[in-house]
Amino acid sequence: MDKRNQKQQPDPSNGSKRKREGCLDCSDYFMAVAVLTSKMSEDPNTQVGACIVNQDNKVVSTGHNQMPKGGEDKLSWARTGDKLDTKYLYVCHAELNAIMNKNSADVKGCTIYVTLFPCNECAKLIIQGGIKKVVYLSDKYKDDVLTISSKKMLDLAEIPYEQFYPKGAPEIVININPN
Ligand SMILES: Nc1ccn([C@H]2C[C@H](O)[C@@H](COP(=O)(O)O)O2)c(=O)n1
Ligand SMILES: [Zn+2]
Repeated sequence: MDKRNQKQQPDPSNGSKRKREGCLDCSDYFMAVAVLTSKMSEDPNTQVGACIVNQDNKVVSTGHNQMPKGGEDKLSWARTGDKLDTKYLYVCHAELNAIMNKNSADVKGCTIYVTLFPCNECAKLIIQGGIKKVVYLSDKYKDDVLTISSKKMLDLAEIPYEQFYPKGAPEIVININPN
């Protein structure tokens, strides 16, 4: 085609093969998905989100801490009092929900991005499910036996866990206003 008389279109890439400035890094995106997912939690004290990513860097699942089906409006989010009346015996952790929600056959070889270090029960699911890496944001219960035993099991299973640090800006603003 003769291009001599064609109008020059502005080229935003400027011929550059470099990433667009401000382009979201993959791991920042995955942790941001986990954080966004945590916003779905009804727990008034701690909202947890998880995002499971496969070896092709595709999100296969997300989950947040929520009461099991049927108990959503009936079970309490209390932290203290008679143990049977607190949330702890009932709440389904974000990691459990993410593993159960997967849109793939399994989670073998996947990485889980989670906003809080997995507890011992979630560590069991992570290990037995074949997840190969844990990336976490907060370790606020690091001195709790649940976290210590979780790390012990992950170490025995040789599953690395690393704290997340953003590669780009630590704050991502999402505007869902249509105007
Ligand atoms: N890795 C984790 C750890 C905890 N959760 C959930 C369970 C509760 O809803 C909440 C913790 O409550 P808190 O004792 O901080 O009032 O977080 C989870 O989903 N995943
Ligand atoms: Zn857990």
